Amino acid sequence: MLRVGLTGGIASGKSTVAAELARRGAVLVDADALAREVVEPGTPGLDAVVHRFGPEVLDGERLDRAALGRRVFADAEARRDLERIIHPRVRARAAQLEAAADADAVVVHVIPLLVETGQADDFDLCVVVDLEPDTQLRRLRERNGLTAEEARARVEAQASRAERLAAADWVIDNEGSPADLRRQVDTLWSELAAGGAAG
Ligand SMILES: CC(C)(COP(=O)(O)OP(=O)(O)OC[C@H]1O[C@@H](n2cnc3c(N)ncnc32)[C@H](O)[C@@H]1O)[C@@H](O)C(=O)NCCC(=O)NCCS
Ligand SMILES: Nc1ncnc2c1ncn2[C@@H]1O[C@H](COP(=O)(O)OP(=O)(O)OP(=O)(O)O)[C@@H](O)[C@H]1O
Repeated sequence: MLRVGLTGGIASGKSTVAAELARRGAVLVDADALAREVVEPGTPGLDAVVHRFGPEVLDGERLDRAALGRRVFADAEARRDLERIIHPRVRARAAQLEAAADADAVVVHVIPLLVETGQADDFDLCVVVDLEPDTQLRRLRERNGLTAEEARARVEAQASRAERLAAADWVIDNEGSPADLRRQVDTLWSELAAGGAAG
């Protein structure tokens, strides 16, 4: 098994890269998807979130993610409390999924906060999706319909570009077109399929 950690700032293009790797045969373990799964209606994770943040973060029986996002991206202590609830549950599920993969699989863990949570050395290869801050803010605002201030708060809740690049064994530059991105994924996949790049 080859274990790859894939990260990048918010709206850098991680999900796009991950989907391209999956098309080529990688097994994905997506921390954002697991972070949603562990707070599905009726889960102990959702109970813990409501206990900390109150019923105002619920929309019916579901988590109101936009409401919770507004709370935690405006308040670092609230964000840490949420992370303490979500992260251990995500890690447990990720370990289960990895254990179920074939022995010869390329397993790609997509982890937005890989650098922030000190996991860069836990993988055979740490891949960072990189782009200019202006491009990142523009794509984030377009995708999520955020104000400039909201978008900046989300970027500032994360590691800096320099911190992420310092942890990288392999960098994908997502300044260009989607086709350019796919070409870079082809190069990365050739290395992974050959047993992993030097790291
Ligand atoms: C605050 C929440 C409810 C907002 O949900 P929403 O659907 O709007 O966003 P989504 O979950 O798709 O996350 C989008 C992106 O936000 C960034 N982000 C999410 N949580 C955090 C955080 N705690 N710190 C910094 N950036 C974060 C990541 O880049 C992520 O890819 C949600 O992000 C959440 O539960 N966050 C805490 C869990 C966490 O740390 N997740 C990230 C890795 S597991
Ligand atoms: N090369 C590109 N050119 C133009 N738009 C792009 C490119 N790559 C990604 N995007 C767009 O930028 C946005 C962010 O991409 P994506 O969702 O893959 O990022 P992400 O890193 O997974 O985000 P998050 O951290 O929020 O989960 C999306 O709207 C996507 O369609």
